[in-house]
Amino acid sequence: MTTDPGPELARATDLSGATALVTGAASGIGYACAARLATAGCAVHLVDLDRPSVLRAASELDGHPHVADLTEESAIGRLPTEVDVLVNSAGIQHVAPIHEFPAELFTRIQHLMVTAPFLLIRHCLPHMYARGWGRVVNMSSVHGLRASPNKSAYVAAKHGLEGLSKVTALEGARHGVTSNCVDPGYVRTPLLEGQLAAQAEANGITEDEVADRVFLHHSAIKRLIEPEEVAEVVGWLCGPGSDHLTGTSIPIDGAWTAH
Ligand SMILES: NC(=O)c1ccc[n+]([C@@H]2O[C@H](COP(=O)([O-])OP(=O)(O)OC[C@H]3O[C@@H](n4cnc5c(N)ncnc54)[C@H](O)[C@@H]3O)[C@@H](O)[C@H]2O)c1
Repeated sequence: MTTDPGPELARATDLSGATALVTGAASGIGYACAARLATAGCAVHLVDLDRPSVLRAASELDGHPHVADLTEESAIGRLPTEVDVLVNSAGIQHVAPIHEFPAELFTRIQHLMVTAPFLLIRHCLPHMYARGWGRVVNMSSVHGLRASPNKSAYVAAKHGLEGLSKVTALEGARHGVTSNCVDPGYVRTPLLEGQLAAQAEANGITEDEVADRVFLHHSAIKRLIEPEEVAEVVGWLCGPGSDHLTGTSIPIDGAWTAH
């Protein structure tokens, strides 16, 4: 069965007329994605827990700010439903061995990085299905493709997100909706800076040494990734010509996962 692409969106050379919703948009990769989609012509809704930062980001991008804790289902219910492009980027990280990992924090990480994307996808799909066009991009990680010690909650959540993204692709295909994961290695953002500081303290070495020995150890390109480099792939996944690219996971990792 073919799907009538219907809206001008499917034929557009850019994303003018489309509406995007980006979570975690106050900072890092989410902000870069919001900026990239705004440049492509989208009206952008920026969702984040951090009120001052999301207000500032929305003002910079001429977008619409939404202050929301995505671990609360009621907060998701208040977000707009008329969304053509959904980017799930909000995330947190905690590093500890399983036998010391706080159970409440494990649950919160699953909620933010698996349940919230599920609820948001469910929230936005009826509009995308009605239009016969939509794009879902889930910000996974190389840790959605492989494991690392001491990152149980993060690895479990990203693997869960990979599965959710694939099922969304299977169900969305006949409605003109694609769903993909993007899987970065280490990206220069506040989240990474927190990890750098924690690992430097835990191992008694400098942050530069952590970056060289730990974060860049697996990368054939010996520099951290910039958020804009990730956003460029997201923009391409949402742009014209990407109809058949669905159900995939795209590493942006300097050949880390090629090892
Ligand atoms: N930085 C990296 O190296 C890297 C690598 C691979 C994947 N990622 C993924 O990219 C995504 C973005 O990470 P980043 O590095 O840009 O981090 P970041 O800390 O710069 O941004 C994350 C944003 O999520 C928001 N957020 C956190 N909890 C929230 C909640 N409960 N409700 C709403 N918003 C909330 C934060 O306020 C923040 O603005 C995450 O899913 C992360 O796992 C990051």
